[in-house]
Amino acid sequence: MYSEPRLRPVSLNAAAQAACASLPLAPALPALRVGMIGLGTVGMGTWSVLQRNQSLIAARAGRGIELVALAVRDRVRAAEKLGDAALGNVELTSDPHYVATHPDIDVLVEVAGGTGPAHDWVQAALAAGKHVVTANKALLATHGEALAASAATHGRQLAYEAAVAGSIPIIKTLREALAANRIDAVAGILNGTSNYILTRMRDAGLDFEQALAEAQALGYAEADPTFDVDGIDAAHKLTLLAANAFGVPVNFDAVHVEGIRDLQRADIAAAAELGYAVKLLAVARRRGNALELRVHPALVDQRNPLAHIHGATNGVSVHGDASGAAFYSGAGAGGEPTASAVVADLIDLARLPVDNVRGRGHGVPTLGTHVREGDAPHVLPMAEVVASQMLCVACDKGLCESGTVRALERSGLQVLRRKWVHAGEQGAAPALVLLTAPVADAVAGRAVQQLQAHGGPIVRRLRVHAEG
Ligand SMILES: NC(=O)c1ccc[n+]([C@@H]2O[C@H](COP(=O)([O-])OP(=O)(O)OC[C@H]3O[C@@H](n4cnc5c(N)ncnc54)[C@H](O)[C@@H]3O)[C@@H](O)[C@H]2O)c1
Ligand SMILES: N[C@@H](CCO)C(=O)O
Repeated sequence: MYSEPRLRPVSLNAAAQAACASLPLAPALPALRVGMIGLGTVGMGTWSVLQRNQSLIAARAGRGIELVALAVRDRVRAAEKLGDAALGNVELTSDPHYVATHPDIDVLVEVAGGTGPAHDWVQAALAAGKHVVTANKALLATHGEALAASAATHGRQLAYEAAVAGSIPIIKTLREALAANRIDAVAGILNGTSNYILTRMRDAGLDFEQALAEAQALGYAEADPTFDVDGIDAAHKLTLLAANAFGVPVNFDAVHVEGIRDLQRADIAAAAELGYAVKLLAVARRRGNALELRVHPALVDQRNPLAHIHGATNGVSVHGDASGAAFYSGAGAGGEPTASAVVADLIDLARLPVDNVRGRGHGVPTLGTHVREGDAPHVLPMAEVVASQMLCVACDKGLCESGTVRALERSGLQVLRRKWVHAGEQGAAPALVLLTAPVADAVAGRAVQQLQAHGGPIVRRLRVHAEG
């Protein structure tokens, strides 16, 4: 339950106080009091948005939103960064647990990251009766079920719009706007860093490491960027989308995960020759009673809007049985785009009735459903996922074409298109690029292995994304 109205002055600026005073419906509501852990890219973005838009946020929330306590690693540096005047009454500490359980806060904002201490802080905050807003998808993908249960037990909200697709309100869209639908498929570019890298490799000819360094400098990458480039971050996000779209438990281990580390500029160029963009795609899709749950590089047809998502932008397509197809895009990473979602969650919390009854069990469920269906779809093994394949075969023009195609066909692949493409570095030999009919992943993998065996040509394989 929110605490009773307080008489102590809040450190809202004059405009915010005026906005609150002129609210006809909620003139006497106390400010929503916030404790925050972390003042990095997202923490700083949240600070800036709360400061800059204070009065319009108060007007929309129906009351002020006041930062009361802030945990940082280095208090002196933080005080210098924020300035004494702006800090006002905000209590600066290096003790996150103190902030999580601070008696004067209603909400904990966790934007420090990680899955160890952050788990303890969030649990402690919920147990102490605080709502929690977090951008931490790694935490939720690993402990989401337990944390959601804890939030329900304590009658508190665990809000995480910022954890998936940056500024795009995709959690709210699936959980609320599309709640009437049976969702058939969700496919998205969910990692800004890897999409930025792919874009810079293609457009500026940067190599992988240069493009990654740029993404890090721009504040897009995770503290451990292997999470970005190895598909792990996108898989964390996909688990949250799948829970909300399909009512399945959050289960990171069930996702098939591949990243972009091994992609070559030649793959991107070969795909372009066939009319495709290469994207790191996260897909959750019904197949009968099963669910595909996978993250891997994929060829996306140029007619699909996902092919035109560049830089750190994210895009998500959703197909619902009633809504039909919808597409959402926006900034997927960075301080203020992510803060936009953090602060929107705070505004939602500020709008809750002040006498919100603890543990009532109604309202918006953390993971999209109050009741899990007994027949929730099981996850389809990657080996059984069916997709067309692009194969780039490094072999001698004129010598290998028909032999390669015959060998692949003996292994169960049907070649639909073939083209010799100059896709490698300047002066490199052309590669034979083949497009196959849809085939089970295990069959495609075996066919490539057999072709490469006994000194055969090197074959690079990429799956083609099929809509629907
Ligand atoms: N950067 C983005 O674009 C983005 C977008 C969406 C979600 N996220 C998520 O938001 C969270 C924060 O990301 P970020 O990019 O701001 O990271 P960051 O590394 O820039 O900032 C994290 C901050 O938390 C602080 N911190 C860590 N442990 C602390 C402790 N024990 N006490 C006090 N301070 C502590 C660090 O010193 C750092 O300043 C992560 O969970 C990340 O996955 C980031
Ligand atoms: N590292 C993440 C941040 C946003 O979640 C990304 O690049 O998408």
